[in-house]
Amino acid sequence: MSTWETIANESWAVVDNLDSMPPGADRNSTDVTLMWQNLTITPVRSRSSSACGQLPVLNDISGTLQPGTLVALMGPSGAGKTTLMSALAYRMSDKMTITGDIRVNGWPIGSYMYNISGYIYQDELLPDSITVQEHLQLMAHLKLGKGVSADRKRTMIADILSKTGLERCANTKIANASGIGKTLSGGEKKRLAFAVELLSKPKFLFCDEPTTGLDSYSARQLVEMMKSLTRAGTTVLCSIHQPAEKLLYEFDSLILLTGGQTGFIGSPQEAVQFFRLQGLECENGYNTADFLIKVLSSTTTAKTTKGNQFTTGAICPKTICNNYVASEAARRQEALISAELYSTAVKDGRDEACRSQLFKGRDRCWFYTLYWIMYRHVLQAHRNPNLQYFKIVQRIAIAVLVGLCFSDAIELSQRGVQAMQGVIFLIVSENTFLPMYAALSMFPESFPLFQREKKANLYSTAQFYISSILSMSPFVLLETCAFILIVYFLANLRPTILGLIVTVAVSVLVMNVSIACGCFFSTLFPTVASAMSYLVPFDYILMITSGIFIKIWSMPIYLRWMPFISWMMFASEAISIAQWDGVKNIECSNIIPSICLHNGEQVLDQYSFSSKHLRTDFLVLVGQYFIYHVLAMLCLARRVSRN
Ligand SMILES: Nc1ncnc2c1ncn2[C@@H]1O[C@H](COP(=O)(O)OP(=O)(O)OP(=O)(O)O)[C@@H](O)[C@H]1O
Repeated sequence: MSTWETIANESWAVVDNLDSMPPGADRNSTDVTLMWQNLTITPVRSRSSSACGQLPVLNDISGTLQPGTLVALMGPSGAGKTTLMSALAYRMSDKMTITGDIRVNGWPIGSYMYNISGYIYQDELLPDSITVQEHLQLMAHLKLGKGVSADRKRTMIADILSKTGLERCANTKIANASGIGKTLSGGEKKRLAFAVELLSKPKFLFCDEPTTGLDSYSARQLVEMMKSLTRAGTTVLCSIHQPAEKLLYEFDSLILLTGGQTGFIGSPQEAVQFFRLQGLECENGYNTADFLIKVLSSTTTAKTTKGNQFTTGAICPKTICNNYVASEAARRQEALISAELYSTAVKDGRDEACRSQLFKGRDRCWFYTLYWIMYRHVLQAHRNPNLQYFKIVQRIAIAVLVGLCFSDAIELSQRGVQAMQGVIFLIVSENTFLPMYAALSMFPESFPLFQREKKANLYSTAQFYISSILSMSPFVLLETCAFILIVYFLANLRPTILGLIVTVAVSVLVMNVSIACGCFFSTLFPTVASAMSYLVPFDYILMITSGIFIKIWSMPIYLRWMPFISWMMFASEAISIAQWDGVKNIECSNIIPSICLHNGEQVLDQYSFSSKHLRTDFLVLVGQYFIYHVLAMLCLARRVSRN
């Protein structure tokens, strides 16, 4: 007999002999069990931490979650509940190191957990400006993909809305960016987060303090919803602080933690019995959950009876953990773990079914997902029109001001040359600085929600990034066209179709490159303030290399790379070509002939521009647009993977 078989036979014998198996232990091939063994989690040592290293948050703990059970994770504040939950859900931050083993049906956990589990966070993040119904619709599309028909999704949503009691607020906005108007209450938001998880019927649902902040009735409703979910086969692990007496007994099992160690794992009744055996009795009228937290938090006086004699003694949380290790409840957990490991080692019949179930990815089309994230961005922008309209009104006002100031100055004379180059500089800089600074806040604002949804494997960084950019493109186009057309006609720029088309196209390109560069800075630096402090010196590179102030060839050779990271020179050159190429006769009256610019070619030459460069200018602008966006996307991916 192999070692594995010996261990397994012994384990199953222990399991068979136990009077009360945890609910759900008699599983079938589609059930999934989660186990953790000798799990130790330690914060990664930071530069500021002491040389002797960090103490573990969780220290050598083991246990199991049985299929279809509702499990409460309890313990004093700081006991390690959130840490354990995020480790089991494979949502641990990389600021922690994990040693030990976590397995689902014997398979080491991995990114497949995103597909088979849901996670409800303590501080739920939900998108603003869209309604409950719209959010559920969007989540249904992202989670279920194209494979499930629209009708089926609608029926599911209607059913979930009624189950979670959210029917009344189906058309209420989750939150308002402006903070004005009716929105969801805290309890409704928690129910909505739960409703979202119901869409995909996960194998595991991890809920971090979902009842915190709810009244006792709402808390009971939520726990009942979780309970009904377990009947459909989902295992629910829920950290909870102070459940009411009756609510505690709704849970099939309790995991009690204290100081990073296991205080007990078993049913609520077994927990009460376990503490009673140690002389720790919950007084009449005292809430059992409060009693459990009290004894796990501090040293308590225990009363034990020997014959007819009462003795009292102090018992501390550490002693409780030691007593648990020696208890039958701990032996049962060990037996369940060994049985799990054995099943994996011998690869029994459920292996293949389980494997295909766990590793089956979500059936989603890349463009379908992109479309739906973009839909949300557009909806949010449409529902927050003030900001967009304000920007357009602001741009129109600037355009009118610039156009009127230059309306009499643009002519084919020496004065007109200066005015024309001035207006070109204003067109380029107006499409550069405002959009670039506006883009700085774009990703920091949406990052927390993006990070959550990315962790839930709803979409990729590329899909999020591209959808964010595409969704604002119509506004960008509208804004730029309104600006440039007003300036063009008020300032009497060159009245040719080609001149107009090139000027508009370059302006749109400049605006897009500036936004791309702003996005790059906003994803490269952790805060808007730090991004801004690096962007200000960069502005000088942009302006110096615009071609208006200095000829590039007159700069020191080691600085001649600067125009290639800037776009102002290429844009100024392209618009100058559009305005001056082919102009034959510029008036020179009262000007010394040797310094007079007689035609368009001489004007271009004056600024070191050449009409032959038009194609190159466009290519460089398009190249810069892609390079800045790719860099921004890489920085965003790096940032999300590090958090
Ligand atoms: N990234 C981290 N670096 C260092 N220590 C951490 C980190 N995250 C959590 N901790 C520490 O680990 C301990 C457990 O934290 P955790 O959030 O898991 O506790 P908890 O039981 O969920 O507490 P609460 O009930 O208050 O939410 C705390 O002392 C906390 O300060």
